[in-house]
Amino acid sequence: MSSAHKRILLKVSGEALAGDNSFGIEPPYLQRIAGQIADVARSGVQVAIVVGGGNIFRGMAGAADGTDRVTADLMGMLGTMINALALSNAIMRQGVMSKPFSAATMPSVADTFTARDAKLALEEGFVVVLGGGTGNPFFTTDTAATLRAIELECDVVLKGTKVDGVYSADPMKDPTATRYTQISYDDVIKQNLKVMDTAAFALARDNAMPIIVYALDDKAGLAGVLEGKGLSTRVGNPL
Ligand SMILES: Nc1ncnc2c1ncn2[C@@H]1O[C@H](COP(=O)(O)OP(=O)(O)O)[C@@H](O)[C@H]1O
Ligand SMILES: O=c1ccn([C@@H]2O[C@H](COP(=O)(O)OP(=O)(O)O)[C@@H](O)[C@H]2O)c(=O)[nH]1
Repeated sequence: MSSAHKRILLKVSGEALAGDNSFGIEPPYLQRIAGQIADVARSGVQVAIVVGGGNIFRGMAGAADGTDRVTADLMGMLGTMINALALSNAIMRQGVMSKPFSAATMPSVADTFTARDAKLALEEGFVVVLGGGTGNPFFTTDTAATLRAIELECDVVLKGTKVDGVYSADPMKDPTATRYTQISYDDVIKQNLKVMDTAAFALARDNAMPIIVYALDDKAGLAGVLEGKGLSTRVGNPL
């Protein structure tokens, strides 16, 4: 593979693991994503992953039912840990070494995340799967993805999602929305484009971390998207 990338951070949303359902983990989708990640890792690219948890529990929805937001977000973060264990194990089953880390301390479940240990694992050839988001309530796993990419000195954040890039409006709601191939941090924030939250875009901007938004079901796969094939949007400073 001719990818120019040495170390990438992939954000996998919880919904991506749920496949056609809105809840839980669908084994074929989990295996497909793990297969794509394993292909890229085998080509020599170091891969860190931040997993979402919307398929298990979403803090906002829990809080709406009366649970206080901090508790609901803790439940959401635990949900991301379930996905992290499942994805890390699925990558191992593809024959590639993988290690889960947790933002919260739970020693019998996974190593606690530190940038130093995660970097060492990446250098040893492990795909690291980071659960627990940022470890703080009121944040999202999109912000965690950007934060960890900066901490781990990744070249780029890949946001794998249901849509094939950033559009002028939510393409799920507005069929006339058009896709950008490249957009600046300021424009994405000013136009309030919601594919990631503003905190994630602002953190990326302040640290010049580029973000590529692409569809996890793109035929080119993760390896192809890294080579510039398939459809995507690059959010960042002009090249
Ligand atoms: N301007 C936009 N461009 C692209 N997607 C957008 C935009 N505004 C909102 N979205 C929505 O953002 C979603 C991607 O975010 P993601 O974090 O993967 O999903 P969720 O918010 O359901 O967890 C897309 O499925 C899309 O419907
Ligand atoms: O740093 C974080 C990351 C996540 N969460 C909680 O975990 C849930 C699942 O994360 P997210 O919604 O980002 O998952 P995704 O949409 O990617 O599946 C969120 O709703 C929050 O409740 C949190 O509190 N802090």
